[in-house]
Amino acid sequence: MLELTGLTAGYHGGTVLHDLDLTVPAGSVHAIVGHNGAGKTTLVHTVAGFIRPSAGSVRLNGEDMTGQPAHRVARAGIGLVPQGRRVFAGLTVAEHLRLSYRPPRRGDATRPSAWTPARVLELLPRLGERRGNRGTDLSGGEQQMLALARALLGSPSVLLMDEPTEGLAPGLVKQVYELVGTLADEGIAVLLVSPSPTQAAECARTLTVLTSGRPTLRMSGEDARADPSRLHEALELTPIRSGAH
Ligand SMILES: Nc1ncnc2c1ncn2[C@@H]1O[C@H](COP(=O)(O)OP(=O)(O)OP(=O)(O)O)[C@@H](O)[C@H]1O
Repeated sequence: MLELTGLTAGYHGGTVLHDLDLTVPAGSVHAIVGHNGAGKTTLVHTVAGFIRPSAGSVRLNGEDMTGQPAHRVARAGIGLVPQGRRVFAGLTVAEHLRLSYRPPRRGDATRPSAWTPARVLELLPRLGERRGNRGTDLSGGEQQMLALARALLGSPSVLLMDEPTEGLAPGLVKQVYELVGTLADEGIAVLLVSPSPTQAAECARTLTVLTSGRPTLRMSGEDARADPSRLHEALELTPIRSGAH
């Protein structure tokens, strides 16, 4: 479980993320939606330990992770699928998998089941077919799968996914959202930054709209699916009317 309390963070003394409370229980998806510049990546980077919060706390399964550096946060069980994938151009898929594999510490009962390279390839078979390809020789979708594989190989109990469908074809987008659901079913707590409120509502138990770094709406995925109008209003999305020019 991931628990954020009063989380406040920014850059160079300025504040971007304001007083955010948020809980992601194990086995669930919490989606963050918001416009460009709303502070979504700042939130993810603060939880991942790249940005030190100026106030508030980050707790992982009850353990205080506030202000811990990124490598400790990752080791403790918070995995990151970064925006833009960030795969290494010169390394093959097999090398990425080998370098990313971190068997969980023995006796760590808070983690969902362990991920090995073989198990990751079962979930993402396309990567097995491309195991000899270098990062530069992968399609956008394959790079995205590799970024996910790398994060899973740390056997995370919390997975931060920052716009994992950016630049993907619609068929692949659907596949990625289905994968997010599968990972939650495995017991992982997923914090998902999504560019699409509709798709976020499809897979999330809870959604938070972030506006200028502040949570302006929180609702269940179920309510958002039944009546998306509140979600769209919070995002100031104009409904497309048939016949409108
Ligand atoms: N390294 C940085 N230094 C200073 N300001 C930054 C830095 N990174 C982001 N910001 C600012 O913080 C604000 C929030 O940016 P952030 O990247 O968190 O937004 P976002 O919601 O993820 O946007 P997008 O949807 O475009 O990825 C923006 O005003 C941005 O200019």
